[in-house]
Amino acid sequence: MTDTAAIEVSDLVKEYGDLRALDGLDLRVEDGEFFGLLGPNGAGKTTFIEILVGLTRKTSGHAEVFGYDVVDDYRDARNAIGLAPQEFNVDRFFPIREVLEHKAGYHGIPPKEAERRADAALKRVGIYDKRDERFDWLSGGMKRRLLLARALVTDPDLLILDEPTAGVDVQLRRDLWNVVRDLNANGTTVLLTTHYIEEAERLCDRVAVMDEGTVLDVATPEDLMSRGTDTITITLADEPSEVPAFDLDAVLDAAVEADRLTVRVEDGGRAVADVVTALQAAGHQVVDLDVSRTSLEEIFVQMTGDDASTARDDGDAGNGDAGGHDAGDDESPAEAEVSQV
Ligand SMILES: Nc1ncnc2c1ncn2[C@@H]1O[C@H](COP(=O)(O)OP(=O)(O)OP(=O)(O)O)[C@@H](O)[C@H]1O
Repeated sequence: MTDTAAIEVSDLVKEYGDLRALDGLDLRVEDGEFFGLLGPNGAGKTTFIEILVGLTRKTSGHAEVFGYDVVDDYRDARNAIGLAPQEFNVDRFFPIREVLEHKAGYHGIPPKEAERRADAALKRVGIYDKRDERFDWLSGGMKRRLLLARALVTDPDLLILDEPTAGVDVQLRRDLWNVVRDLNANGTTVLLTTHYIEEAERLCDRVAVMDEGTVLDVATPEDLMSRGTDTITITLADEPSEVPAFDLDAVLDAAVEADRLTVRVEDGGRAVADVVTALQAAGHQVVDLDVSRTSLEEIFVQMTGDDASTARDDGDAGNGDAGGHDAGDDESPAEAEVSQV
């Protein structure tokens, strides 16, 4: 890790007419981190990423990638980033191997090396056997793999993944994460936006929770989760007529229904033994017990008041084609005033 941050932004503002998509965003992502960006729909995540890669021009504020200003040192900043965008924006007239070679060439990589890298990237994401096919002929899952391969072909120091697993099946999601985790273990900084909260929980060193164009908080997933309460669910041999009295500081509240007692505590792992001992001392016999932690998703909902955009990582995947449309070529700036991407 160096002193120079992978991403450093301060007071970043983006206005679309009257709408403030980014409202004074401050964020620092360290070199080598696996960093998650969480937030409800419209929080400004994609806008932030588009400013980093030069697809959108900031209204005001400051943004640097590895010390390069994203406007003044645009070319250096852009060359450091590999982006797998949310939208499928791949040139569909060329075999995918050539698409990757063009991308490498655009970033100044000589043809022979570009060929080598295109092959290596296709192998890495597992679609080398499709190298002569066109984008349109790939399945939805293969298209996602290709977006990752294209992001990797320049061997970026910062890999940005904007909802890379939206709508893909569980197996593919795991495959993609193995590739990305491996890259991160070898020093690549990863910025991930995802609506799969458990994905962030499992992968990220730290996450930023964004809402309405600002960062509400930055913390490790564990830190965020420790802010919630845990629930101990206990099945008793008897059916107490009322909640057993607990003389324990750890217990926040408790409720009983038939033979099932639910006890809310701050730290379930620590409190469980005391709770069981107290119950046994009061003459109850514990038949079964379960401790459930507050999920990151619940904390997220508490922070943003929005759960419509989040999904549990429980196999709710579609066919791999969801969420993708052609958004034109990757190298076309979204706004006319931005110089060449
Ligand atoms: N080109 C644009 N013109 C006008 N408004 C825009 C444009 N792009 C984004 N916005 C608005 O800016 C806000 C932030 O959008 P953005 O796409 O950055 O959010 P997001 O956090 O990526 O959302 P999602 O999770 O749905 O992808 C939204 O209110 C959106 O409607």
